[in-house]
Amino acid sequence: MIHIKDLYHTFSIGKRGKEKRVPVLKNVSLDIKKGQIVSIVGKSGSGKSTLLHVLAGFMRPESGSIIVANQETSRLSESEHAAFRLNNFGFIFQNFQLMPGLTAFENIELPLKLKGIPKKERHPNVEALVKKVGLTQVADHYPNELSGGQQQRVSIARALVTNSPIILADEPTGSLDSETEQEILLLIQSLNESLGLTFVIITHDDEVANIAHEKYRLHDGVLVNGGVLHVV
Ligand SMILES: Nc1ncnc2c1ncn2[C@@H]1O[C@H](COP(=O)(O)OP(=O)(O)OP(=O)(O)O)[C@@H](O)[C@H]1O
Repeated sequence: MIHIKDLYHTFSIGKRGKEKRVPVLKNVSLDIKKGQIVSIVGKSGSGKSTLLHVLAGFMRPESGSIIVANQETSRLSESEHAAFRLNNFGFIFQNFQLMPGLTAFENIELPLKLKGIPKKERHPNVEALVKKVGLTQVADHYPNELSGGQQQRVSIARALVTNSPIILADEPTGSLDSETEQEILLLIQSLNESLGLTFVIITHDDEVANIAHEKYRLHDGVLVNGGVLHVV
């Protein structure tokens, strides 16, 4: 489903005229099968967010290729990538990124509105998801009236509502206490099993990373899987 080959990326660091190019992704290669949960664990600064941003098309890599659902995405224009992203990726963030002026229901509904789906089609779809993620009792609450775990459930339902097959999760339990973390991880596993969704989770936490079918580690931009060095 996702084939990443020899991704290489550097950032420019330092004052203008005296910048240094520092490599952040060093020939990263990664294959992700449909329906897998894959985790990429690494310390702060190891390159996890950069890898996720390149995969999602928010940044263009310096070199290397990314094929998602048979489409070479690293060559798409910005507008082509935005359309591709909308149809293929859902996003879950550490800080939920909900719209404060919209209820839980309306936050989940928003991507469908943006896609121009009529209300009659939107509502049954959102209602089913509200039920699936366990928010029926609080669907008309605003984000500041919800617990952290409930807010993350809203954000997960919003990621699923457009039927994107791949969910990219950036520290999905980073703002939650350990009990709520377990609930959210169980929800991710059950959605993976029941809907066959592919999850890519980046985290600094091995406990979170351990729910994955395949666990990778990033060390200073070098990706390692199961002790085997993929890249040197
Ligand atoms: N826009 C940028 N310009 C220059 N350097 C950057 C930029 N973005 C990230 N970096 C550097 O690239 C390296 C990798 O950053 P990245 O955010 O991908 O790491 P991370 O593993 O996600 O870290 P964290 O867990 O703290 O979010 C870091 O050394 C960071 O300082």
